[in-house]
Amino acid sequence: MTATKGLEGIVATTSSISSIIDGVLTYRGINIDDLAENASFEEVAYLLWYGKLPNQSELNELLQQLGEYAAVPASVIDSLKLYPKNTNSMAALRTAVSSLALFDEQANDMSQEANIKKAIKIQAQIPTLIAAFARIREGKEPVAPKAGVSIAYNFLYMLNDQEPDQVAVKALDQALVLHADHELNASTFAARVTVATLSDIYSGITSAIGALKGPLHGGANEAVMVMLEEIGSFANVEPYINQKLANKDKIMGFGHRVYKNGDPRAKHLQKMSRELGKLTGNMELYEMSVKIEEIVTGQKGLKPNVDFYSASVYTTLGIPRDLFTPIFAISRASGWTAHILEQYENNRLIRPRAEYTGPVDQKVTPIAQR
Ligand SMILES: CC(=O)SCCNC(=O)CCNC(=O)[C@H](O)C(C)(C)COP(=O)(O)OP(=O)(O)OC[C@H]1O[C@@H](n2cnc3c(N)ncnc32)[C@H](O)[C@@H]1OP(=O)(O)O
Ligand SMILES: O=C([O-])CC(=O)C(=O)O
Repeated sequence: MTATKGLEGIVATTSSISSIIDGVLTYRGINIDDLAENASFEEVAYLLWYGKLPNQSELNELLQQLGEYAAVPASVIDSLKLYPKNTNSMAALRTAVSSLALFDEQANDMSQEANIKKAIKIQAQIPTLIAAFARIREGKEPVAPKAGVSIAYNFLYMLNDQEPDQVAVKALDQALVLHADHELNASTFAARVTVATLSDIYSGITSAIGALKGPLHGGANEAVMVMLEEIGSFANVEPYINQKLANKDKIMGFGHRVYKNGDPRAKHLQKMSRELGKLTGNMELYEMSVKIEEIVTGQKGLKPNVDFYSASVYTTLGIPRDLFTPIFAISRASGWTAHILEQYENNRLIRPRAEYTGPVDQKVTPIAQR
């Protein structure tokens, strides 16, 4: 048995949800470029769950369900108030989502009907949890979700307690479309491994949030912003990045396990970053990002991934840096739950092997002689 480090190139499951073929990303066979321009996040979530785009009445029904489920149990909101003020936002989300299961009578109901209902509920409640957490730590009261509005609208509304700007809603909605699913990425794999033991959907999503949190995966969007803040100005980009590359440090938001010729989602986020910069009259983060790309791609051949330009996009939308990865979770909840439902439909325990590299033929030395 020979191990493949990081399971690179290993095909671990079949899936009909999303594909990456020759650098082209599709959800259910529809190119991400088409979806980014022509579909809302709710249409995409429906597509991932049910395998087809919704017609108007199906979409209306989903919006109605999302509105109905968006409020989270008062006990979960109360428990957010007990978290230490400096709690990591992804740790807070991981704990809060896990606690949702305690208040869902159907948490352990493994019927398909109950599981799809829980998928929609989790999708509806994650934005409410993040917005509530963000307000509570600032000493503010959480804002109840609105019915009949999109997830992007509701999240910004609950976060800021005011009607969001249409441009911001559209940009966030498009970002949610772009992050919704991505084949067998680390967090989706974690979700599938967990539920393949026939554990419940909340356990699967809790595992996934834990995996998304790390800076090699979803946590990279926040790490990109940390880097932009450290750089501080356009003039400092070149010396800073050159120093990082000379030190062989990783540049966050660059590189990808699967895409070697560029992430097809990055161009949409770059465009969004440019347009939002123009609209707000502040192009500095965008221009710094473009310069970083020029240097990193020029010197290392590495291309920006989905996390790189999302940092300047979210900052221009006025979103605090440590909510970037939770926003990724809002979007990816659709993909995670779709993969969990697919795993249940055709389940087999996921249990690979390890190549043993430790000592052999060892004996127990009596404790006094160790
Ligand atoms: C939504 C997402 O999860 S997208 C990914 C988000 N993560 C990041 O942006 C973090 C930065 N990027 C990385 O760490 C990596 O590119 C990963 C984790 C995304 C992919 O990693 P892997 O497929 O394991 O590639 P690996 O880390 O082996 O890199 C291969 C080579 O490229 C280099 N490399 C890869 N990414 C970077 C980077 N961002 N900056 C500098 N060098 C890099 C590695 O140092 C390595 O060089 P070496 O062969 O000289 O040792
Ligand atoms: O697929 C991956 O390895 C990481 C990624 O881009 C994602 O999850 O969107």
